[in-house]
Amino acid sequence: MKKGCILVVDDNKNVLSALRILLESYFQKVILLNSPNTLVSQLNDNRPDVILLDMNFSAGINSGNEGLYWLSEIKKFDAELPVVLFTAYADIDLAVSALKQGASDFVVKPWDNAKLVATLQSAYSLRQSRKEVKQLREKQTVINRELNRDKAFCWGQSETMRELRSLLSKVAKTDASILITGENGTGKEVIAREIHRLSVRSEEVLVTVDMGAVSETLFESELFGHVKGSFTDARTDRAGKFEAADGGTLFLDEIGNLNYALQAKLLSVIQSRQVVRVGDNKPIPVDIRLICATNRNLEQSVLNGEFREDLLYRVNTIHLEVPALRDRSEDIPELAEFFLLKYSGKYDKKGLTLSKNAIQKLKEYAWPGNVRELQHAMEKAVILCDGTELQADDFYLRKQEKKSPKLANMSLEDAEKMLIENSIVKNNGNMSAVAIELGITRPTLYSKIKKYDL
Ligand SMILES: Nc1ncnc2c1ncn2[C@@H]1O[C@H](COP(=O)(O)OP(=O)(O)OP(=O)(O)O)[C@@H](O)[C@H]1O
Repeated sequence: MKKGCILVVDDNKNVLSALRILLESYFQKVILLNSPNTLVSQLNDNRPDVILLDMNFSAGINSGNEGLYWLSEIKKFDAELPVVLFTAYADIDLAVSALKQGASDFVVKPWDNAKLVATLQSAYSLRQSRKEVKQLREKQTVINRELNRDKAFCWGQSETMRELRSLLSKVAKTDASILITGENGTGKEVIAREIHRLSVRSEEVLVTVDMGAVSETLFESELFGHVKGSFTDARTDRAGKFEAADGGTLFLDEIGNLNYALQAKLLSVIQSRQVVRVGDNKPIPVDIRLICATNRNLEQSVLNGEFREDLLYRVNTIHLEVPALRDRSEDIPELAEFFLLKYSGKYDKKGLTLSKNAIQKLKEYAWPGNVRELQHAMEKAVILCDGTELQADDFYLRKQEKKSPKLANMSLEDAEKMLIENSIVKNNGNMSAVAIELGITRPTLYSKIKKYDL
């Protein structure tokens, strides 16, 4: 099938006529120029896919410099456009230097038809592949932006989150490895996305791997890739997550769950910044920024012999600790409004507001599931609410999860009162059970209940 547009520039009319007859059988459009003077305007008007360029145009001048000059003009117009040079035997050294300046190939005159066509066709294929790569990159950039936008981040007003934000703004632009720790649902993954969004790699991809979910047998293949036939299910060559993240950020979630033996393999790749696909022996360099997250205390895991100390030092050049939501209740109103806006838009209830008593209730709750739980509570309340304002009763929060102030900040009496209260709720008002649990007699319990007006 005839494909693409070729532009031929040669001052010899006989050469042009012969090439027209030959090339019209292979290319959809053949443009012939007997002088390069209109070359640039032709590039503009016809957007050829391949150029076949003679090296000499002025009678009596055989230096080839003209060819090099026009080659550089073409490259200025479009650096990706393949240019095949037409040279005489004596010009071969020159042709080699033209290759260094960006020509894709050369053909020696007098030419062999089959060889010339093959060279031009492979230049055309090169052009197509470059176009595809460019389109895919552009598409990827758009997708990355969309993904980043979808996962918007809400910082809140608490001192700890402000400090975290300031630290993050300092480290995001560097390539330093970052370890994010915190309880489940505190926002470790969204913080990793925020770091990526603020980094110089933001136009590239962020690849996430849940280390707890990767099976031991597939670990290497998932992370480092494999070549066809390396194991029963390896039907094609496949890149691993490290290669996929090349140029971007690799986010290893739940790194504390990775088995000890596999930690050594991960460490070796992180140190060498090279992967070897399963079944292959060729190292492939990877340029990644590493972010890891865990809800475990890795220092403790090191002491317990569950986590490699050398790996810990590699991944936590910078350590970010995300506080639990119960320790930053100042953030709750802003987070609640953030999710209200999101879900009132999603469920077509725009204009829905949050009452003061609802905010108060949310602030008093302990949020064991952290921001994730708050997000779900907001979504549910938005779905179920019939009015225009969310009330405290629209939130179904478990009573025993009522927020407990930190013991460290309490007086002895307040602590005692809280323990008795919690025990009464836990034992459904069975005073004998409460007395046994607290290690006091029933009369002592009653006197304390009276004292604290419980
Ligand atoms: N500060 C925040 N702003 C906006 N959304 C947030 C914030 N923190 C958490 N979320 C939302 O809460 C949910 C849980 O967040 P994320 O998955 O990042 O938490 P995590 O700490 O990685 O949890 P896990 O340890 O369970 O994987 C997500 O839907 C996320 O969008």
